[in-house]
Amino acid sequence: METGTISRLLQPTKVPSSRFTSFTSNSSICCTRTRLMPACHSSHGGRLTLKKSSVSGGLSLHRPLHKRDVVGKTFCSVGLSTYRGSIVESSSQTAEEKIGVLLLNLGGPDTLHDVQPFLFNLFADPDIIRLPRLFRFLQRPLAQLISVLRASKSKEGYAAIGGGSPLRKITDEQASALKMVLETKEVPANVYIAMRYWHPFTEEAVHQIKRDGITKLVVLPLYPQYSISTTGSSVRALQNIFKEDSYLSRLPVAVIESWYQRQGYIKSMANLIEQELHNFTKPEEVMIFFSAHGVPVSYVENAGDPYRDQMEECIFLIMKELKAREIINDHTLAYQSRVGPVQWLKPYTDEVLVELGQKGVKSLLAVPVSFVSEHIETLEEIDMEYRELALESGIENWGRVPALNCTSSFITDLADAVIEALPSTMAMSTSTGTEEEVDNDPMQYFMKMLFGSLLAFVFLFSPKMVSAFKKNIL
Ligand SMILES: C=CC1=C(C)c2cc3[nH]c(cc4nc(cc5[nH]c(cc1n2)c(C)c5CCC(=O)O)C(CCC(=O)O)=C4C)c(C)c3C=C
Ligand SMILES: [Fe+2]
Repeated sequence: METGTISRLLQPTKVPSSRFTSFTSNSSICCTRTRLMPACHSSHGGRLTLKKSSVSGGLSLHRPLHKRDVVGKTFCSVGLSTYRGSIVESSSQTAEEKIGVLLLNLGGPDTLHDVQPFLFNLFADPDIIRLPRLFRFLQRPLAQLISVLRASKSKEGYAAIGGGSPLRKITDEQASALKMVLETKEVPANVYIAMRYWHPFTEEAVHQIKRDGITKLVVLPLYPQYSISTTGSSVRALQNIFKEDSYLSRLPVAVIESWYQRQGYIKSMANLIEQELHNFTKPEEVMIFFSAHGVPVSYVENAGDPYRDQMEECIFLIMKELKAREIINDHTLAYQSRVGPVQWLKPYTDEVLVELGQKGVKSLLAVPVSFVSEHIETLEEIDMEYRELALESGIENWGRVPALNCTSSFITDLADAVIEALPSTMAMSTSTGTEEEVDNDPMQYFMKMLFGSLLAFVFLFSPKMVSAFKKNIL
């Protein structure tokens, strides 16, 4: 879908920058603007293809930047900033311009008590469980059912990592660090956090942005690669709030859709891998095992999710960077964390680990690549479940690259991405007719309910669903 309101600003330098766009209420960001660009080797088959990709945006600021970097590996203290909840405020902004940066993240349960309501919010998202239109009215009852069924398995996972998700704390620390770096680059900004499924929710962040009178907003999802289920969903939630509000719909906004191709990010990942390889006795014999969060295949093959392409390109760029450092280890990419009875992106992490063990791979370094903070899938699924599986399968030496969290080169690169996006901020356009308007027709609504209920009955008692319950993958 062509939005028509997006500024297309080609990056003049050789450095690949983030992909960003202005904000429109009636558009989905995913794959809206495509052009053919020379793509890279896939990480699996080494094929060379031409692939569709969003237009790369990016600008350098007219004002020269101070290249001063902050010393030390991490930025996990608040430092110069004053900190209240999930907002890091700046004291040195001018009356005319107040820049805001809104970090989008998934959110996670703070306590075991929060797990089921958190899961409800997740499964109630039409970008996570994509029901056909006719079934949409079933979204919430289905979310209630699945969240209750899934809660005990999820709780076990969260209990094993200390009784809750570390995401809020780490995202708060990243926000503080980002604010500090922006200040050192003379771009004072307030940094806000909008979690999709748990506190602080998008509404809370937006409320604060309004109260603070922000005049320019850069939206930065904390997902390097774009997926309908992550960045897409968060941006959609934001658009729904913005289009209802006259102040927000006039606010100049730029959305950084994806930033996996940025040099700062790629180099930061390569640094972590290089450091971790040194912990092995024979670093050159280690298999570098990238493990990304999966999505259902239908997202990629039917809905046009660029997630798999971006993931493969990202792995290619990291390996290219390592090669430039004369690190030429074997590598592979697999997908983890599947949920429910549908096909997810393959190969699956657990199956590949067993195969590698059987093939005689003895040393393996796991690299979580779809998310930049430690979370349940690194701390429990990789560090506990996959590690145990790998060791049982014959792998003798296991390592895992830590998540980027507040690594200084990474936060500095995020700050650069924000600065590059600032000149392309643009107010959102007004919305056209929405799907909800269709629901106002009582006859159409009745028909939808009738057919939907019948189909739902068939769906819920289908052999696939029954077997999913039995196999405990829900
Ligand atoms: C790029 C990252 C992620 C993608 C893509 C993604 C898609 C996706 N996830 C689910 C289902 C669940 N995700 C859960 C937690 C969770 N997922 C991500 C990241 C991605 N999800 C994060 C960062 C977290 C939070 C982790 C934390 O520390 O709290 C959960 C709950 C945990 C569990 O029970 O396993 C579920 C369920 C789907 C269905 C999906 C794509 C459609
Ligand atoms: Fe997930």
